[in-house]
Amino acid sequence: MGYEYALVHVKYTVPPAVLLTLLYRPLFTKLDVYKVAFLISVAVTYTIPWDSYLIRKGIWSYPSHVVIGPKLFDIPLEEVFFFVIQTYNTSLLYLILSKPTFQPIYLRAERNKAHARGPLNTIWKYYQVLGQILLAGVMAVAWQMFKEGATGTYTGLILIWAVPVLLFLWTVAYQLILSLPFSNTVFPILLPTLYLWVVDTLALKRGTWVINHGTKFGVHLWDGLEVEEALFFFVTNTLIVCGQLAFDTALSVLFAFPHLFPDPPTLPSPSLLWRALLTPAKEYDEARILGLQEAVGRLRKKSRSFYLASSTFQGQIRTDLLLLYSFCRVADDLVDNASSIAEATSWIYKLQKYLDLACEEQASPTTHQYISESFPSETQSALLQLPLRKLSRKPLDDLLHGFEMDLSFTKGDSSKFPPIVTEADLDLYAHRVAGTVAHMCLELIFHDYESAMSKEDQLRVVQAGDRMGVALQYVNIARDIAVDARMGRVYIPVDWIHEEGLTFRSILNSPQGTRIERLRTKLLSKAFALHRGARDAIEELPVEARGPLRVAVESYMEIGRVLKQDGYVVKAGRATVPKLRRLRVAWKTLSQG
Ligand SMILES: CC(C)=CCC/C(C)=C/CC/C(C)=C/CC/C(C)=C/[C@@H]1[C@@H](COP(=O)(O)OP(=O)(O)O)[C@]1(C)CC/C=C(\C)CC/C=C(\C)CCC=C(C)C
Repeated sequence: MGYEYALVHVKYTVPPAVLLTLLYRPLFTKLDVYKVAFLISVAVTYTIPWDSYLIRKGIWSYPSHVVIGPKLFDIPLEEVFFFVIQTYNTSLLYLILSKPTFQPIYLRAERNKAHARGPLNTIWKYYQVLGQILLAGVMAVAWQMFKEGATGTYTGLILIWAVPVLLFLWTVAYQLILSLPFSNTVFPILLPTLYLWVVDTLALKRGTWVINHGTKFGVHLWDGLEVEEALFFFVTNTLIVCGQLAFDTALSVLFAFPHLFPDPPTLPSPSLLWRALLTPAKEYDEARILGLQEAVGRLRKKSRSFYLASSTFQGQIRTDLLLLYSFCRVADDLVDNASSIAEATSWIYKLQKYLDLACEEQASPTTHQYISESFPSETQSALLQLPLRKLSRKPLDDLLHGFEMDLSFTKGDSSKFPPIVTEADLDLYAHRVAGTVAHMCLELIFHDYESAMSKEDQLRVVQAGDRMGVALQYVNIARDIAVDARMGRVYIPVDWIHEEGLTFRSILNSPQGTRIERLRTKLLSKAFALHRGARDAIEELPVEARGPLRVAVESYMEIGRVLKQDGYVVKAGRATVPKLRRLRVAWKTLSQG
């Protein structure tokens, strides 16, 4: 009996597990636990018979003075623990590195060109087959090595064990394997592989485990690292990462394609995951993928705060919030960027008509036709994919009324008839353009997560959300005083302006100076008061939504905190929160739960 093998864990595998857990802890969701636990169970169950066979055949062995003693099918418990901890560590690294990625946009519908409407990729089908042939070839060679029973035996056994699973994972997850950035695929394979190569070198040199002669090539990748060991760790990490990718393929299909899976549960059963995984790529919805790609592009380009927050949401709600953002952004931009008041008014009218049609029947040909005839092509997916069946009509109508209020700045002489005179006018405006957005975010959350909250409690939380939206809009106005002035808009109530001895026109002409700073401070004080009064309601929401929603709110409020400091950094006329500071805020707010 000895503790050598156990010490390998204490020194080399447990510390990274602790570190990765601490790093990922604020983001660790039930779905992640499910994924990791599922993969660990599969890894352990699949590896035990193989490892037990290798030990019994004497391919490798553990001197009795290095292991504590207890065994499972001849495998020392330290070794069984190795399967668990390696799968855990590599999975966690994968989860961390893939957090910013929204996987569904990397899927492709594979259809004949004649039937294609959106992004499709026919070439991938050939890659899939090519990969399958290659892996089948490796399998044949491995079988030969094993049958010969000579120096290639161990390599043959590793490959015979791993390649069938790899073949399956490749067959079901080739789209993500091929298209995701290397940070999500290659890095989480190579980093732990390199690390384990070093650990293995140390362990083999100390004789913690021993590979017997005669069944190995006797070739070293570097001094102390047998090629078979190097191959083993590379292959096992590849299996773990591909397992995660297969899981994510299933989740992407489940949460991105409502025509296939209308209302999937937040924790899908293995049989549902299986069905999603085996859905042929020709059944994927190309228009949906395009809508999601454009939504992600829009969010990345237009809002750093919500982009960061979006990556902390998971599953169905992440998809739905992205699509809601896309719609709000497109609608706001259509009105804001119109070249004349008539054009802006016509966009509002068209958006209203789109809502009338779509609320009657979202995916009807009439709605499709109206969208394609009335809106620019780059905006159409945002309208087509809005998850309207999960939203009520009132906040959408109110949002459009909010845009109408924006237009009154350009109608006639706004310095004579400014649209926002009193604080109540500002509150109404902020409720319309931002309170409504909060309302819709919460409607999506209540739809996508099961919640035991009564209707009255939901209403109370929605009202708090509305106030939080107003708070964010106050920050937005405080940030954009100069930008808005350039567009002929002043959202600060005229009553406040007069109290400072200024006029609507003077702000348009010169939106800076100490008095402007005082008005900015007043806006921010009101924003933070509203924020303080509403933030506790977040803690009443389903647990999975709390942390991410805190990130969304706090990373936007951070703009307000930056504005309160002297000498903030201004980019394109707007105060910005430096990236590291944003990450720190996200980390802190997630950890609060
Ligand atoms: C994580 C994620 C993807 C969230 C999406 C949130 C979402 C749907 C945002 C839509 C934003 C948008 C384009 C709305 C159009 C009207 C508008 C311009 C509103 C202003 C936001 C955008 O600011 P930005 O700086 O990008 O805009 P401009 O460049 O100035 O045009 C607003 C400031 C409003 C944003 C309000 C919210 C997102 C609501 C936040 C509150 C909650 C989510 C509820 C919190 C819940 C409780 C219980 C307190």
